[in-house]
Amino acid sequence: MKIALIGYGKMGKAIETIALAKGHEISHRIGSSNRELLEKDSLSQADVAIEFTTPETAYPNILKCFEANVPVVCGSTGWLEHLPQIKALCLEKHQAFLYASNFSIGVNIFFELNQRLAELMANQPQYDVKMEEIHHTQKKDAPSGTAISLAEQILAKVSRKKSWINDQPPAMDQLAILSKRIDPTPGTHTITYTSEIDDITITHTAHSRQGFAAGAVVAAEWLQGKKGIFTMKDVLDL
Ligand SMILES: NC(=O)C1=CN([C@@H]2O[C@H](COP(=O)(O)OP(=O)(O)OC[C@H]3O[C@@H](n4cnc5c(N)ncnc54)[C@H](OP(=O)(O)O)[C@@H]3O)[C@@H](O)[C@H]2O)C=CC1
Ligand SMILES: O=C(O)C1=N[C@H](C(=O)O)C[C@H](O)C1
Repeated sequence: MKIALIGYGKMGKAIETIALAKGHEISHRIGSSNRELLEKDSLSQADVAIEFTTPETAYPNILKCFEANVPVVCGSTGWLEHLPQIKALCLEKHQAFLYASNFSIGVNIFFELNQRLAELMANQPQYDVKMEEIHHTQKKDAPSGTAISLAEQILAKVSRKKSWINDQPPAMDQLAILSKRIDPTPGTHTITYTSEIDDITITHTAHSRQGFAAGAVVAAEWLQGKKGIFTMKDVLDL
């Protein structure tokens, strides 16, 4: 597969190592200084684009992939206000788009655990719930995309929580998300249910970026020949 890496930072480089080891070719390494490679004439040479850039650049980069008719796997976080528009355009233009706030198998299993625990807690009002996420200090967005996914899953099941709030004192009906930035943490997410009697805590700790990168390459392989909107749940058949 010819892979266009849109974003050649920490994640772009980790993805390159895994893709090359699996026999793929890197056709493009695109950063902020060579954005002309996003134009249709160049980008259309790739079989798939893997986009890990910034909250500000993800949306225009995905549009460039649609214009070039190239399937796109997107891992950038912090841009989800544009997701409904991207989904509509993807369907209208018959493109292929796969987004995940977290590509690691472990976090995707953790998502399933989080939903089950939230279901069990739905009728146990004696438990309050809060979340903590820890990442490296270069991270631009807070809370993390993964924390937002986890929070949305809890809000969908635990009706006594109506919204999430980041790094501020929560009201009774708000799910508190505390964001910490400590180097070199690749990504740690903890959910704690607390009652007067006991606590239940679940934690996912990434040891490196390898799981995110390997998952993005598997997603790009899986997306070949498909049209439509997908997530990592589709890839892993969870
Ligand atoms: N979904 C997941 O599993 C994961 C998601 N992420 C997310 O991925 C994103 C990238 O993370 P990370 O690699 O650590 O960040 P880095 O800061 O290390 O890399 C970002 C890259 O984006 C490039 N870039 C910036 N602006 C543009 C642009 N306009 N067009 C093309 N490239 C651009 C930068 O290039 P230059 O240096 O030339 O400016 C840089 O190489 C973040 O949003 C992060 O939250 C991270 C890990 C896992
Ligand atoms: O920026 C990161 O590093 C990470 N970002 C993703 C997120 O925002 O959830 C995934 C992972 O936690 C690492």
